[in-house]
Amino acid sequence: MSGSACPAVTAEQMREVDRAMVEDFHIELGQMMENAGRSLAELAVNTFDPVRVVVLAGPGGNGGGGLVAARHLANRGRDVHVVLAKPADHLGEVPAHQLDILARIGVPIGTAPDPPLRAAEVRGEGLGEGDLIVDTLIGYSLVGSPAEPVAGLVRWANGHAAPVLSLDTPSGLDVTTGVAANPCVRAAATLTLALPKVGLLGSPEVGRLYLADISVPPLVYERMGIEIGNPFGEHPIVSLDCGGPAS
Ligand SMILES: NC(=O)C1=CN([C@@H]2O[C@H](COP(=O)(O)OP(=O)(O)OC[C@H]3O[C@@H](n4cnc5c(N)ncnc54)[C@H](O)[C@@H]3O)[C@@H](O)[C@H]2O)[C@H](O)CC1
Ligand SMILES: [K+]
Repeated sequence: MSGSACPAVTAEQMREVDRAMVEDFHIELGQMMENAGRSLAELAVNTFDPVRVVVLAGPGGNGGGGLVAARHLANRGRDVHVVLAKPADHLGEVPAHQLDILARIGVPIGTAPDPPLRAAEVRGEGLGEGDLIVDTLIGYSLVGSPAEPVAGLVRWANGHAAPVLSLDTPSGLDVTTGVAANPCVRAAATLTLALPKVGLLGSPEVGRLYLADISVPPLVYERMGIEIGNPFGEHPIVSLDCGGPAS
């Protein structure tokens, strides 16, 4: 499937998909987040095969997906370290549940430094080492340019030698307009969810673009007048560049 062949949506349309999933079809946020995070871990292993992974997690739904991915990566023998953008009591209810599980299974969890990272830390020291950085700081609910402490984490990720895998969008990229804020994550690959977002297509910050199934029933799209075909007929993660299963 090519990016241009697949229908792309705005943040507003994606929010409507989310609303319909929860309110009309009783598919809970935690179920969608589990699908998102599991696919993120799968893509991380298959594409980057990391030994050590740093997961940068924001307080919202995007960060929740990162926390699920951290659990699956730890279960699969990877050395995972989580860095929260905000203290644990700032997390939404569903991401907080994911964090509680991670704490119980002993995954190391840190919080972004306040005041923000110093220059030496931004050059790739200070937050733990990794062969892969998983960026789940901000998703489609970005407003304006990333503020501290998220901005410091974005600069840290961009200054690190390891590749960055972003969930849904590189943090700092507006999924509707395609405008990259300052700072904005420069991803080696991005796994977006359910449908591509218009702002991701052709954006250099995105890297390789993949799409993951979060179990949206076709009726959700039918009611919105969106024709998506059957992108996940063969595999729950597809590459939007080559059309086959993600490898
Ligand atoms: N159907 C789906 O696609 C699903 C997507 N999921 C994931 O959830 C996010 C959207 O989650 P939401 O809670 O609405 O918000 P975010 O995680 O994107 O971010 C909210 C968080 O970020 C803060 N923030 C916003 N702008 C800034 C800024 N400029 N600087 C600093 N911080 C900022 C804001 O205050 C909030 O705290 C979506 O992208 C998917 O990844 C669901 O997991 C499943 C369904
Ligand atoms: K992100």
